Amino acid sequence: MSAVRENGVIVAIDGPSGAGKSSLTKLLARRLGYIHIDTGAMFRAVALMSKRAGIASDDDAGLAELCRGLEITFVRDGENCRVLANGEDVSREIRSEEIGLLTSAISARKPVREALLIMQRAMGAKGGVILEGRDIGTVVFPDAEVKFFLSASAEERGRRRYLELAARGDQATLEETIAKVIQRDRQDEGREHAPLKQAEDALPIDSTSLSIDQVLTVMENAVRERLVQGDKG
Ligand SMILES: Nc1ncnc2c1ncn2[C@@H]1O[C@H](COP(=O)(O)OP(=O)(O)OP(=O)(O)O)[C@@H](O)[C@H]1O
Ligand SMILES: Nc1ccn([C@H]2C[C@H](O)[C@@H](COP(=O)(O)O)O2)c(=O)n1
Repeated sequence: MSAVRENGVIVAIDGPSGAGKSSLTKLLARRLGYIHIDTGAMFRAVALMSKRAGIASDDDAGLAELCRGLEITFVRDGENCRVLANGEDVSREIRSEEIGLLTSAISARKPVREALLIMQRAMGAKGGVILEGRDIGTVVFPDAEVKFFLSASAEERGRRRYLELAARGDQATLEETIAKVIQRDRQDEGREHAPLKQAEDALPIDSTSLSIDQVLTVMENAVRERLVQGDKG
């Protein structure tokens, strides 16, 4: 097994919507002193900018042009990470339900995936990073040293999301929220380019009846084990 990269290993965390990728990536990155790259936020930034520019979600030429002129960066803000699109902080705006739906359509387009693939590889190449998304272990970094596929039942993911929305004062019902989770799964798994799927060499983790802390322990142990192997490689 080869030695690790300049700044450490690359950790890929893929899985369906609401599985806990962002929560776990944030905690694991803090434990390891690694950089957290939320690739979903990058697709969301493209969706937001396309909406502002009036580019239709199936206008591949327009989307390609948009991506050519778009710089996406992450900046640390205490415990959190802010997303900048051409220098503008869009962290809050990209989290709306409307942008979420648009992102699902935009992220299926080839020119968008190609442009973000280049950015994501440049961000992660030196290692010491955790990238979360749908295609990190299969397409972005198929050679990542550690890969997780984090899932949970659609009902449990819907329930978790529902509690999160209710805490924010959102009026959505549990049934609606579960239905949206299932719809997002279908779109992400069924698209032609880089669909959501488990990499063959990923460690699957079903968090349906595991706490966040339990999942974190499994992940941290797996990465530390790999780091020890890498030092000997
Ligand atoms: N193991 C767990 N037990 C209980 N709640 C959890 C667990 N994992 C995640 N959660 C909660 O589920 C919700 C969704 O988690 P999170 O946003 O991390 O998922 P995600 O996979 O990043 O979703 P998306 O891909 O849609 O952004 C959050 O409220 C989080 O606190
Ligand atoms: N590597 C990725 C990351 C995200 N997407 C798509 C799939 C989602 O519908 C959308 C938003 O992601 P989220 O912020 O909810 O994780 O972006 C993708 O296709 N590939």
